[in-house]
Amino acid sequence: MPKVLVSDPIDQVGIDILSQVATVDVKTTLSPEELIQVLPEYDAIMIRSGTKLTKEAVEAGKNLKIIGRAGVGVDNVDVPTATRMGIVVVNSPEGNTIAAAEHTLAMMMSLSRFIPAANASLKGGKWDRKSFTGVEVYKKTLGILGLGKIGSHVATVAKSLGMRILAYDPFLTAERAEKLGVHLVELEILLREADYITLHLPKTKETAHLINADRIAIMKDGVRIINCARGGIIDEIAIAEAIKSGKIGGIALDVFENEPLEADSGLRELGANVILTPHLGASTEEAQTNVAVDVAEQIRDVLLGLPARSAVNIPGLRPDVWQKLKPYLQLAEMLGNLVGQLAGGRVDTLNVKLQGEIANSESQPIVVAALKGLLSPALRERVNFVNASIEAKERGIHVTETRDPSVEDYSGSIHLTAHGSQGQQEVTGALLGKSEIRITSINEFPINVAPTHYMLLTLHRDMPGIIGRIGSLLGNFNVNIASMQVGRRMVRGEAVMVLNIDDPLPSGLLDEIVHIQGVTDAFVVKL
Ligand SMILES: NC(=O)c1ccc[n+]([C@@H]2O[C@H](COP(=O)([O-])OP(=O)(O)OC[C@H]3O[C@@H](n4cnc5c(N)ncnc54)[C@H](O)[C@@H]3O)[C@@H](O)[C@H]2O)c1
Ligand SMILES: O=C(O)[C@H](O)COP(=O)(O)O
Repeated sequence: MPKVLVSDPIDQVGIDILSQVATVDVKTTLSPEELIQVLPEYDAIMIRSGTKLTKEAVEAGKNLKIIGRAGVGVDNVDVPTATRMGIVVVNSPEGNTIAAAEHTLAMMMSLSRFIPAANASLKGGKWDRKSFTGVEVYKKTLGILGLGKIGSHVATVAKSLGMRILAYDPFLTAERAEKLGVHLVELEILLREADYITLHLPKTKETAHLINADRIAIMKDGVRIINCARGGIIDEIAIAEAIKSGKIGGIALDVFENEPLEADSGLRELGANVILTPHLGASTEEAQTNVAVDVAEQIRDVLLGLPARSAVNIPGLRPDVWQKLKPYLQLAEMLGNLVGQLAGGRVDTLNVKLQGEIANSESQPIVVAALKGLLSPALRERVNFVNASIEAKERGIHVTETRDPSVEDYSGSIHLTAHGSQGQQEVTGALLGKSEIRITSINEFPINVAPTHYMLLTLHRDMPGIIGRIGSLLGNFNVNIASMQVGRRMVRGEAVMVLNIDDPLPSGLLDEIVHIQGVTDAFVVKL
């Protein structure tokens, strides 16, 4: 049984799903050092934002196949290191959208009406009504930074509260904004005009300290700011200063540059117009069930050899698309392996041509499969669907794609051309029926070969006696021939022969085959 480590609190429903296929250890109090120590034992890890999977931690996970983030943000995971190591990283892109949006709206209303401070005051024995006169959100302008899933839901609800909505999101189309009834504007306009500003973007190099002293300076006096996205998008020192000076009317933070927030953080000292929650945006029963199911199912599937639907470092495929592409992925991988072995030395370029019915399919997974096959003789099990593209790039392999829907020899076929230090090799393959793989041409010689584990390929003159001589040689060395195919373009011209053999070729035999008169080249292929 594979082993899964659950290192943050996850809903039991997720543990139950994982337990169907794995031994599950729930250890939610590991120190970073303890985590690094235990990680080599595990095939998968399931986390929330609490566990930091740094470069060192990911590298310790030598047996990890998948990292499952039960939530959206994967900024606590060193994804590039995971990718290089061939570890799939998955998340739950939508499981906690509503929870985070509702927390944001609750923060906005709490800021407007001083609910946390009024509550604390009353519970402290007072009946103070004067200190907590609030403001209405009706007819106010809400500026949303990042109009993705959470930002869009916030916009929809805020509109129904009678707010005018401005949004800044350089990656969003005007059509989408229009559909949501939102005005898409430049950042500066939003900052100048908004009464409330809420953040719903990821923390990246570009968004780090997006809200800083300079940008606060151009905001309206008394603006209220909410951050339920990620700590560090706001400069906490600048915001505290602006609260103290009265420039900012209120701030509600669910996320912090350092989590847990330091016990002596200056933010804790600020007054009634500052609301802090300990990263509770996704903490609803519903969201925790959603993300636990979503991510546990993906971990289960990957451990069973199936694809993940929400991988962040590999193209995700819908199950129906994957079912259709699966035999083509196997075909592309076999062809990549074949063309790589024929090419012998270093490959500089690989062209992947999709023909017939798959010419209009999503090409990326097929290209990745071909690269995985191409690199597998060199990298063995170190290369997989996650890291094949990176490994190819690092080896300087330039990949091109072409499509030709007009090829009708088979319903769908894949043609690979590899260019390298020893010249060019071309192979084509197709499916017979729905899933039987065939090699249908080698260097433009038409053949129809079912690939097997061991194969011997020869390029030779099409003349009497050659095939017999090769057959006798193999017989002398006790190599059993399972089947044979010859492809030629013209009688007594050049020909290619593919022998499916039951045994590996003994050393020295290939040399003898190449020396037979009329044989121009010979290759042993092991798939
Ligand atoms: N507090 C919580 O518990 C909690 C819960 C869920 C999500 N989150 C966080 O909320 C954020 C938003 O999540 P989501 O699910 O809506 O993500 P999303 O990917 O659906 O939306 C993010 C949006 O930000 C936009 N964006 C990216 N870079 C930008 C930039 N430089 N300027 C402006 N816009 C930019 C993108 O185009 C996208 O539309 C993420 O950071 C996520 O980690 C927090
Ligand atoms: O990105 C997310 O999904 C949120 O920040 C939730 O984090 P959590 O799973 O630690 O609550």
